[in-house]
Amino acid sequence: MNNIGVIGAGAFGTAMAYVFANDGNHVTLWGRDQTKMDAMAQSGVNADYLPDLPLPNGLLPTSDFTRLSDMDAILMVVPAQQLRGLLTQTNFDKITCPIIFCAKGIETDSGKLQTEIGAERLPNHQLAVITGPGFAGEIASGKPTALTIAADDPTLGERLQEMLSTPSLRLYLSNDMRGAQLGGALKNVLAIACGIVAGSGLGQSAQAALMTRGFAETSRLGLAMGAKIETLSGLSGFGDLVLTCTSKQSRNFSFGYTLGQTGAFSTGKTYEGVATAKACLKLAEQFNVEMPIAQTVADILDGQMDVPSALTSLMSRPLKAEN
Ligand SMILES: NC(=O)C1=CN([C@@H]2O[C@H](COP(=O)(O)OP(=O)(O)OC[C@H]3O[C@@H](n4cnc5c(N)ncnc54)[C@H](O)[C@@H]3O)[C@@H](O)[C@H]2O)C=CC1
Ligand SMILES: O=C(CO)COP(=O)(O)O
Repeated sequence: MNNIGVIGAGAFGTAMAYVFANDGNHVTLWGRDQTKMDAMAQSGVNADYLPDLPLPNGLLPTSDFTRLSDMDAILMVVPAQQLRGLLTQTNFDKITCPIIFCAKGIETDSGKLQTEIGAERLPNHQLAVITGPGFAGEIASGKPTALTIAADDPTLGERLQEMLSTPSLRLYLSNDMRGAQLGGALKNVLAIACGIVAGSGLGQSAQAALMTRGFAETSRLGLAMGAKIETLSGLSGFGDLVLTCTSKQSRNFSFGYTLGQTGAFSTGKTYEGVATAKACLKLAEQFNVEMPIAQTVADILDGQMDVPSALTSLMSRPLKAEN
């Protein structure tokens, strides 16, 4: 039995809290909204995100940050663009355990990954990453899921893998935090692209082409940034790309689908690919890598291109070799 903390009481933070509590751990789920966290503790359910699943025994919802001071590990599960603000405004002095970053996005202004922001703001903490193919609702209800746990320090990685794997959640170990985060962030941009294609009724052949060429784009940037190809083609990269680019359960795919079908930009949910598309362009420029699909998604989101001209532009690029 371990004490596990989760920062961020949205869909994914709550889902991970369920899994660990169901495995017999003591889990403290911290959310910033006191009214909502009190309501969650009283009603025994997260009404906003998982209304049909009662909180398991051993899961304590709280808005009191000091309750996180005696944990064996803490998962950080707030949207990628919110991380820096949270780390800047919150006092982590009493927290000494490893922190595991779970958001799938790249900071727009800086082009930084979550662990890079973490290392800047929390230079004395041990950092790791959990990422890979898994929808919150399925994970919370105990459906079998395999994710990647990545840590630069292999001893830390092994300890966390052992601590956080459960009968329904199988964690595969990696020492490539950079590759794991890049794959998880870039697939959200590609999911928007695939959603647009599906919503526009362009067919599954086009969707398969986008996924494949999108993976080539991810690999180009990843390798230029020092990621390992085994990571990019593993659960955190290729695996999550397959899941997110083919399922309407994905918010990013659904965002693209609505855009392709109606021309409207959905709002109100966490669509990480929207901000990450812009961040990709910064990294593409910095590492001198071609990313035509990310560029097209960013142009559409910026209103610089409509969907039909974006598709024409992608199809009329100069003919080239596949690799
Ligand atoms: N939902 C899913 O199936 C999965 C989501 N993820 C990733 O997890 C991250 C979070 O996603 P979700 O939980 O689904 O999003 P969500 O929109 O359901 O929840 C986000 C939560 O973060 C909180 N939050 C936002 N800004 C905050 C701040 N400054 N301080 C404290 N709390 C703050 C919100 O109040 C909300 O409770 C995203 O990067 C997503 O890509 C990863 C795997 C699966
Ligand atoms: O990352 C996810 C599944 O692995 C969830 O994707 P969405 O954020 O698009 O819903």
